[in-house]
Amino acid sequence: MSARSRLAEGRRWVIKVGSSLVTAKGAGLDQDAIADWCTQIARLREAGVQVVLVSSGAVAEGMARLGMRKRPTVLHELQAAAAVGQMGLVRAYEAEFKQHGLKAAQILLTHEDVADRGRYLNARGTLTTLLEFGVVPVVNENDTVATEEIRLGDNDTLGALTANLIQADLLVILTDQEGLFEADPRLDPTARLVSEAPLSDDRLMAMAGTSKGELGRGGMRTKISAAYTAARSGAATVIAHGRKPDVLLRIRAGEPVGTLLIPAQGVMAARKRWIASQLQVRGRLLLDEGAARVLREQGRSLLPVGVRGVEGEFARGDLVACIGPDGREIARGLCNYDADDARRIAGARSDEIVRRLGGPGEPELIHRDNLVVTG
Ligand SMILES: Nc1ncnc2c1ncn2[C@@H]1O[C@H](COP(=O)(O)OP(=O)(O)O)[C@@H](O)[C@H]1O
Ligand SMILES: N[C@@H](CCC(=O)OP(=O)(O)O)C(=O)O
Repeated sequence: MSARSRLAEGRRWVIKVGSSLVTAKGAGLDQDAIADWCTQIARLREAGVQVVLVSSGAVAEGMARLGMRKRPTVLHELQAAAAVGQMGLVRAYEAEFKQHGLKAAQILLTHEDVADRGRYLNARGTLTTLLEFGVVPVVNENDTVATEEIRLGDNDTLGALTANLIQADLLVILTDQEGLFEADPRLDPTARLVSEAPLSDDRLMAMAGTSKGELGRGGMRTKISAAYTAARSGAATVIAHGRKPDVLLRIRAGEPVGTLLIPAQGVMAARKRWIASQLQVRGRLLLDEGAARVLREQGRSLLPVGVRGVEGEFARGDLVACIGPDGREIARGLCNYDADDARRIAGARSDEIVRRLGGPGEPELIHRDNLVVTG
């Protein structure tokens, strides 16, 4: 099966739309374009694809609303523009998704939300719950609180980190070019489009020039870096023109649209490495025979009922090892509870968790998406 036709199998996509597309040449939001992407996303959802949309455009829309002619250079002015513009952005998406009976949700993330382990799990939990509710999360950086030093800065990076967060199959970066050209097309109009390339091809970064649109932050380089970041958790990346008719549906159909960048290693290998490389093992969960078997043989989530003991001190979101009755490691994963709460609910059936915790809790100690079978 070709890498393109495999795109039809994806179940989770992150779609990133750049500032250059969302705004109609500095004159506010391009409603028609937004309507068109929302229609395509609705079709993807009908086809069973869960979509997280990462949309830029808050600053550009805020500039239009505040009558600013140039992008502000003073941080607080930039943040003020983002605060005003974000309102318009989410309003536009909400209205368009509503036409298709879809609900949207606003998620504003900061650097800490993707770097700090506890917050990482929180952001992940919220996003995946929204997807399960059938909602389309619309993500942007929380520009109003992010200071210059801690800003992610461009939404290509944010899109890739979001793909890591939800372990997406595909990151689609929509921009104002057909894809990656062998040289910057603004400088060399004869440059040819790269249709497909493995990320192991070390010429990619050199092809991307330093130029970018008036409104864009990243240019092509951050898009290539984003593809490398997305590949860490096994996602492929497609960079394509956001105004090409039915661009998302054509990507889904496996048509040769834009540039497909393929992770160098297999998806599962990447995912396993992703979890295993996250952190050091902080504790051990001692499993009974039944839990050991379902983890090993069926790759299911670890429920409290199958845990006989908890060793070590760890925080929610830390990496813990799952140990079978024979003392051998079976799996590793990111624990939904800290060590104290894990001890409290060890051995509990699902209907006992709330009573033992004295409040609501998650049904799994480790969700299967956060679990890697190691033995
Ligand atoms: N090799 C390349 N192929 C395509 N575009 C390139 C290349 N090198 C640099 N670019 C520039 O990257 C720009 C897209 O990035 P950017 O302006 O940040 O858009 P966005 O707002 O969509 O993120 C293109 O308009 C183009 O000028
Ligand atoms: N968070 C910013 C977007 C950052 C940005 O400009 O990204 P991009 O245009 O995608 O390179 C905003 O909404 O204006």
